[in-house]
Amino acid sequence: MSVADTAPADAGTMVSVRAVHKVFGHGHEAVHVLKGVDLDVARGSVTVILGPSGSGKSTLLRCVNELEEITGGSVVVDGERMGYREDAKGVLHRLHPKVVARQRSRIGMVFQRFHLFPHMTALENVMEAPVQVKGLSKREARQRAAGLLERVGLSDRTDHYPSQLSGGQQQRVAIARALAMDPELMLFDEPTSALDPELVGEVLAVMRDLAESGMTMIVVTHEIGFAREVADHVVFMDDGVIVESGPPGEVLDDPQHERTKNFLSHVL
Ligand SMILES: Nc1ncnc2c1ncn2[C@@H]1O[C@H](COP(=O)(O)OP(=O)(O)OP(=O)(O)O)[C@@H](O)[C@H]1O
Repeated sequence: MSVADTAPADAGTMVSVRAVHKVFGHGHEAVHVLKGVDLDVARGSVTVILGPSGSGKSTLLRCVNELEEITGGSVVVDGERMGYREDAKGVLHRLHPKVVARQRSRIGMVFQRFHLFPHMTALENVMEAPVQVKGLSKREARQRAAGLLERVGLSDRTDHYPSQLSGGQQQRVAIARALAMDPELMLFDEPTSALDPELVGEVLAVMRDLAESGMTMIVVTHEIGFAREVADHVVFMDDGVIVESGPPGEVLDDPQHERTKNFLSHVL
């Protein structure tokens, strides 16, 4: 393994995205979605990604955790290159799916739609991956799941099935389920977009607590208030590139690019 595969360039950096390209399809059908994205995320920080529909935000998150294979560039998470190994001659080799699965298990992801198992209770949903993937005993997993459901304010709902829970409660179960794998990094893809407006706050509150506990987070959201209060870093994406990034006070209150100004004038 070369140095580039393993050595943390900077111990304070959790995610390092370099010149990432993503093309879907081939030939005339090819869609170039990410066009050279660079992004650094510091350990323990919160990065909010804003941008119009179709700008590539979801694709970027999916490339960070290897749900999508990148077409070019590199993604390094906690000092480890995702998906590939570079040999001594600089040639890249795809890692074995088992290794990729292990890499992915360090990253929790929360989607717009919660995808809970409908036939399992909240507790069973949160226990599932630690038992199946991490090999925890049911007793340990149950204890961990109960603790996490308490953390997201659902101790009184552990035996409820998803259909008996509100959208906000289901999303909080989904967050607990992601946390059950003990991730080093959490990715959120529009976690409140599918919720009734009155349920958005309870999910954002859980995310704020998580940020305060020191979790490294990348959040795609249109919740500007959350970005302003919780983000350390705000990134504005458009047409597959990062147009502008910086602290929320700069990007949200004093954007430098026309495209950012235009976007914000529609969402603020
Ligand atoms: N599997 C795929 N095959 C082909 N094109 C895709 C695929 N996934 C995404 N795209 C295209 O990539 C572009 C960016 O999509 P993406 O979902 O990343 O954008 P987004 O900024 O997250 O948008 P939204 O806010 O609407 O979710 C879109 O034009 C989309 O159609």
